[in-house]
Amino acid sequence: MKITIALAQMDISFGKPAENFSKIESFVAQAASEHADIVVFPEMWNTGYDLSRFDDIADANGSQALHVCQALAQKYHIMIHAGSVATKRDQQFFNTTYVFNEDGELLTTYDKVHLFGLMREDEFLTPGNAQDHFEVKGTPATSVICYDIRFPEWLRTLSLSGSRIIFVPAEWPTPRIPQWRTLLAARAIENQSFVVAVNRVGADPDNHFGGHSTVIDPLGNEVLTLGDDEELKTVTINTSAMDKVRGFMPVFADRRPDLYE
Ligand SMILES: NC(=O)CCC(=O)C(=O)O
Repeated sequence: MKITIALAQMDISFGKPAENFSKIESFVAQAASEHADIVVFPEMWNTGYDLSRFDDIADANGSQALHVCQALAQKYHIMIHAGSVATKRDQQFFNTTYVFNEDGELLTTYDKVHLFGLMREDEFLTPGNAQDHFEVKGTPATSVICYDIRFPEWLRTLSLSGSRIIFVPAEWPTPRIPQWRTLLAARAIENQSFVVAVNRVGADPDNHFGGHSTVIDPLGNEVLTLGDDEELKTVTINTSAMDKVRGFMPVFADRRPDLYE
């Protein structure tokens, strides 16, 4: 199955949801004009890491993100992986992914499971407890968010449930971009899956963010990697390549769960 994926590597206005919401339509429109099946956004693109102001700026029940993304998916007839947005539910804050099909129907939600203490998420956010599963043109897929990629056991669990494409929205700082590339390639190789990872660019008061959004094939090759400018780029993957890789080296069948589960 061929899937055309658009990586929306955006800069984020710190703590200014109105500015960020007004920006995303141009990315969706460009992705649709390039015939993408799905457009993917970075982590917490509505607010950035303005955590101490979440009471004022986090999206209550995700209602704005749901409304805007559903309308854009319908208008441009394109799937939207809405990266993640800062949400407020029952007086708690979450880092939440939404995925919509090309008719604007919400397919799935996912709350970031591993909170990143270095950027103070643990002080403000509540972690998620559930897996994420959906399909892109019939191919099983999953989402994790940024720091989650440092937990191979989590991505293995998701892959054992059938996922073949791993989506990774992120706000990953520039100094650790070499780790970003290595970790993403490792997760692709060990799970014999495509990895689609979208990082933001630009800066907030504490960090500069390094872009290098990428699509990696199940052998760990970077099919497309962006630089550190704000831009959208599109690439087509062929998921049948995965059957060859999985057939040649059956790492899932060769596991020894009697030793480590
Ligand atoms: N937003 C994040 O989760 C950042 C994770 C990160 O920078 C890392 O090194 O891990």
